[in-house]
Amino acid sequence: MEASWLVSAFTCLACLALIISKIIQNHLSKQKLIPPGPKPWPVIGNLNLLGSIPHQSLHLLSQKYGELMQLKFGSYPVLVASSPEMAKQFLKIHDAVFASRPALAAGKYTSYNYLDMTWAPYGSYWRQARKIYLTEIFSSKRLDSYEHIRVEERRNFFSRLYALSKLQVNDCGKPVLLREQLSRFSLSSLTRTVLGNKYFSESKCDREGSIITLDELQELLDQWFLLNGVINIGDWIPWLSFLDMQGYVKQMKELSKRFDRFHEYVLDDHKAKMVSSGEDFVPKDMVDVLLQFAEDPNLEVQLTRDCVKGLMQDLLAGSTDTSPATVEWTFHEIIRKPHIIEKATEELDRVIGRERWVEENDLSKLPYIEAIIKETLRLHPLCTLLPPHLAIEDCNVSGYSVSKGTTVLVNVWSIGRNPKYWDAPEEYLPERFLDKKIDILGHNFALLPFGSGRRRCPGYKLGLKMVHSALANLLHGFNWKLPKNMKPEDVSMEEVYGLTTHPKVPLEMIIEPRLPIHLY
Ligand code: HEM
Repeated sequence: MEASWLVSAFTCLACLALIISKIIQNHLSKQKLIPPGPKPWPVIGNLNLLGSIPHQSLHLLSQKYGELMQLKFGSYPVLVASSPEMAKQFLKIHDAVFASRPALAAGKYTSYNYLDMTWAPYGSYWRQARKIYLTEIFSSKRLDSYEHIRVEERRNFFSRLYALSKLQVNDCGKPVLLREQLSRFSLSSLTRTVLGNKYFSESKCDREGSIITLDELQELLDQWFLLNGVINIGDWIPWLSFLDMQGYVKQMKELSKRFDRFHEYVLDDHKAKMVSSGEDFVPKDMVDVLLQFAEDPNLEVQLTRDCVKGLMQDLLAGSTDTSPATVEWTFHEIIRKPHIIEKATEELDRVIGRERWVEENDLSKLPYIEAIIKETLRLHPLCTLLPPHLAIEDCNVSGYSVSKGTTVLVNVWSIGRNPKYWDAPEEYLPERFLDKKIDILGHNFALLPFGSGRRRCPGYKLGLKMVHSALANLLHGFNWKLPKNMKPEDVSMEEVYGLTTHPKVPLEMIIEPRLPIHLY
């Protein structure tokens, strides 16, 4: 009797163990393992790889290891998403989990200890800043109220180009350096929009009323983008951070001091005007709007002086770098394909005519120009890798378990060249955007020039206005040619990687006015 009781108890236990092991097995088989990157994958190997052209190296690796790949940077797991499906998982389906940023040295030292929007962790400060940007700073009404600045600065830009074109007649002048001219135009328009005034002088000789020259301000911004895109060893191997082996932290601190001097000057000037206006103060520029919020005692998170400086720097950096680089990339492509320029100018002549410039409200009537811009943003997205996203909790992504603290890099450059989504992906063909309406604002995950979801670029409306109107007018107002000694195949398509990716070799061109002289 006792023996049979023992046998049945034993059988029951064995069955239970079998059932439990089946459940565990079942669970484990549902949890896929994230495909690892190449093995062995030494830390320094990673860092070297990313020191070259990261999005290109990661693109090659993902072709071998898959659309989601796990790497290890020092002590930290890093996931690389290289397909529209995977981008959608991180930026839409699990957006709230991955909407933070890792605490890198760049955010600490160049962005007022994460007080700008780009590096702020997901939380109440970032949410509040984002709301101010979207409802106040980038509202359509406010952007329209700055249109006169964009028009005036465009006219100045084209007059300067006209003068340069006259110098080129009889081969006396030098070819135009497009980058230099675009940067000057962009800095002039956007400092006036963001700061209300240019605050820079054209050269060291006429410094009156400014503490910085155009070239110095441009250099600060270029440095900011470069240092915000570097792979700093101390970020990934914290016990080595005190050595600052690459010297990046030292450069970040120096940059921050120089930038801060400029920000202090601009803020003091704004504060003084605010005080003297008293009750009658009406915000005129974006910094005024931020200062007005800083005075509001009911804000959930008070805006300190450092917050205002961080957000102001964001606006200046975000606006001045992106638009000119997009126009520059466009010229690198179309100057090698004259039939595209012909088609664009045919559209401009037909819709606008040769008696006036293109205005912002004409842009929706220029589908070919729009297609050219979309094609540039597909092949040359400014953020080739989106700024890193960070998991704030454990999450199951498409069957893979991703742990809290994982950094996610979305390879937008690779996604824009995915043959599953794009015919002849390596070819520059604006026509592909003519037959179909393809969204570029984050709803189509095969094309993400502005990112998507909570962290999507808040300045896209202003960015697109600047790019469209500059490109349309540059093609409308001038004929563009390469210098005599240069062939289309000599145009360099090499890249310089940073938080944004630019052409390495600036383009030099010969220009010729297309419109009647009185328009310049
Ligand atoms: C052609 C023009 C532009 C392009 C292609 C562009 C692209 C981007 C991209 C890809 C991101 C990252 C999204 C992510 O992390 O997932 C971003 C973020 C951002 N952009 Fe832009 N941008 C442009 C213009 C502008 C302008 C004009 C401004 C401001 C005046 C601006 C301000 C910002 C800011 C503040 C962020 C950080 C948002 C956050 O982290 O929450 N951008 N942009």
